[in-house]
Amino acid sequence: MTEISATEPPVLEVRDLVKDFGGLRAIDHCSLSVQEGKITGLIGPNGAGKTTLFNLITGYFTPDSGRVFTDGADITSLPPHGVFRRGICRTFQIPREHGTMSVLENLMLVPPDQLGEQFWNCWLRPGAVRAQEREIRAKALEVLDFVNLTHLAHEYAGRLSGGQKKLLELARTLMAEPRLVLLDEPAAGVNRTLMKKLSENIEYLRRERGITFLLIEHDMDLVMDLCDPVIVMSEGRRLMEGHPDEVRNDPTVLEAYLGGQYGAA
Ligand SMILES: Nc1ncnc2c1ncn2[C@@H]1O[C@H](COP(=O)(O)OP(=O)(O)OP(=O)(O)O)[C@@H](O)[C@H]1O
Repeated sequence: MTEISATEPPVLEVRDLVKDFGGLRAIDHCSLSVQEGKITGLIGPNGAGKTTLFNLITGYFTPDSGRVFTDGADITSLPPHGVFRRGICRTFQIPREHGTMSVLENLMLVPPDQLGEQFWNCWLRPGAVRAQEREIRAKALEVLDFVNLTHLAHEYAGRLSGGQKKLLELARTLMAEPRLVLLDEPAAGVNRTLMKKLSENIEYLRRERGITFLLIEHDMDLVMDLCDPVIVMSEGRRLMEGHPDEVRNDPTVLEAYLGGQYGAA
């Protein structure tokens, strides 16, 4: 992994974001940053604003004020596909697979600007279209192998189990060769075996490919194992950030987040 100089801007910076829904302030002057090559956990009680923050970062929502930067460049006003082209990919809390397409087709759809999308290319440059399709297919098969879904390549995506759909979501982000992946509750509804696999894959991608992750997760075991640092959100703001052990033992976190559910931990 390349050393990051102290002056290099973070791969993601959220600066003083505000988002209201009617009278409800979901994001309240929230500022945080994500450093390259890390797996940063984003935790907090239900309604803390975690998913709203993802939607603001990825262009699905427009903030009322505040800015979002990647590598120092302002991406606040970019639409979702513009953010995607900057190498920021995301998954959703509820997987958004194309249920009536095969698992393989779901992956092959991801790379943008495919020649075959323009009908004249199919007429005028059929060789180039086929060559690109072969390349994308080979890459999709490689990604499927990585997430252990090869045996389901030709299955309808809608027929996968909840855990398999989560792996497919991760696979879809990998087709885009991302720099930063935002994962929204990757472990929700996933059995322990698949969760272990998912967790190993994420760590491998960080280590070997230098992909940076920001992940929202309620499963504390996964967060404590995988993430460093961990950012805690509460009431639309960043409450604290630290090593998993610091976060686990911080009284304000216990009060805001762990209080009810993990008070005795
Ligand atoms: N589209 C929306 N319209 C109105 N209110 C919304 C919308 N999206 C989120 N909210 C509200 O904003 C607040 C933050 O919600 P958000 O889903 O971001 O929290 P969260 O931390 O992701 O919660 P959870 O852990 O339960 O997923 C909540 O009060 C929620 O009801």
